[in-house]
Amino acid sequence: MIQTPYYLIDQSALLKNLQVIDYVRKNSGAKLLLALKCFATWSVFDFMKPYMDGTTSSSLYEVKLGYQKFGGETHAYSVAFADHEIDEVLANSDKIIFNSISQLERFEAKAGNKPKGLRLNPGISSSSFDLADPARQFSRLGEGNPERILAIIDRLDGVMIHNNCENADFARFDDLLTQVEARYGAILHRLKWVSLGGGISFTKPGYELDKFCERLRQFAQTYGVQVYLEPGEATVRYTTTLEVSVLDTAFNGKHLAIVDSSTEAHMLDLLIYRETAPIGNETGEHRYQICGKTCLAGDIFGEGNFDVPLQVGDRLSIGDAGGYTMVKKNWFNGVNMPAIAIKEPDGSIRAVREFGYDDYVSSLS
Ligand SMILES: Cc1ncc(COP(=O)(O)O)c(C=O)c1O
Ligand SMILES: NCCCCNCC[C@H](N)C(=O)O
Repeated sequence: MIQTPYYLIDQSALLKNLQVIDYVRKNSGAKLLLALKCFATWSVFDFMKPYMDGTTSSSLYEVKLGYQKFGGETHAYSVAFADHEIDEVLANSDKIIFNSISQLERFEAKAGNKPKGLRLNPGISSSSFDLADPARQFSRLGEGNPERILAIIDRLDGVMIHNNCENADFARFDDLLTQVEARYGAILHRLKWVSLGGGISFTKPGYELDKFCERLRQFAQTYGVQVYLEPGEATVRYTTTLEVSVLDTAFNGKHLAIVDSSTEAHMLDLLIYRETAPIGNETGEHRYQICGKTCLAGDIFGEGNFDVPLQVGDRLSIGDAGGYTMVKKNWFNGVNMPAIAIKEPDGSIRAVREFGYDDYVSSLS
């Protein structure tokens, strides 16, 4: 048995999302790129490749990883490229997308004939979180002024617009896109491609998939562009668990179970977005708060119901641990990093990466 804690990627669950992704690309004509900022566990890239067109990135290291380990089309984007990175970024990408006109002007000569894009910030978005709202006040994420973009349009092949965050409502997506078309139509008509970013929860059960595909197809036809999507969370939602063991139990008005992991170190988004993870089952009579083992008072994964009282040594699964977890894990409190394991479609489980004290030491000096 693999020592806890470990992230467990269930390939059968991943396949369900990948099949939806494949459906969207076949029925919309869009190309779908994995957003590596969300999920970059390259051991499953071979499994994913047949269903996706490539990767998109937010840094030199992500673009290199995508180019070397995933292949297909590799989009390079960064909020700001550095002078010392740009040659390697260009050598490891098929397109480069700049966040600002000043970055375009700084690097376009070096980029030569490489297709170039600009991030467009339409100033409208769908996000329940100010922290993750690309159109928040004073946002640095992209250029919004249509006149400024039209002035350099001949130097662009495409634009990237990422203005959705966990948007599961097709009507809202449609409405935002319509507003983008109204304001930026003259720009869109001059481009070869448009990436509509990530943050669209189209793999969630019940999403209006056929309307979504039709809307993408219609958009592509209207402007004569190749549409791209950059799903991160939609690719890996509900595919992965964080497997943990109970180290101690207590009662302080609530039943508590302390486990051998930590939100801050292993599922950081729970803290920064003040969310809780799916835990336990719906019918169990024994309710517990599942807590991490760091010194942070609020290191709490959430609450869940269990069929029997929890005991030291029990193994628990913390749900939905695929997106923005493995890419964000850290060594806070010196808690060992979760190993990474893959559950094959035949049910067998293999560990593909384990961490230990030497990794902790080598992350510092
Ligand atoms: C430009 C861009 N593309 C794609 C994504 C992926 O978003 P999600 O994981 O919500 O699909 C993000 C998230 O930050 C992004 O900024
Ligand atoms: N579950 C809480 C919100 C998560 C936000 N996901 C990532 C945000 C995204 N990368 C973005 O910044 O647009």
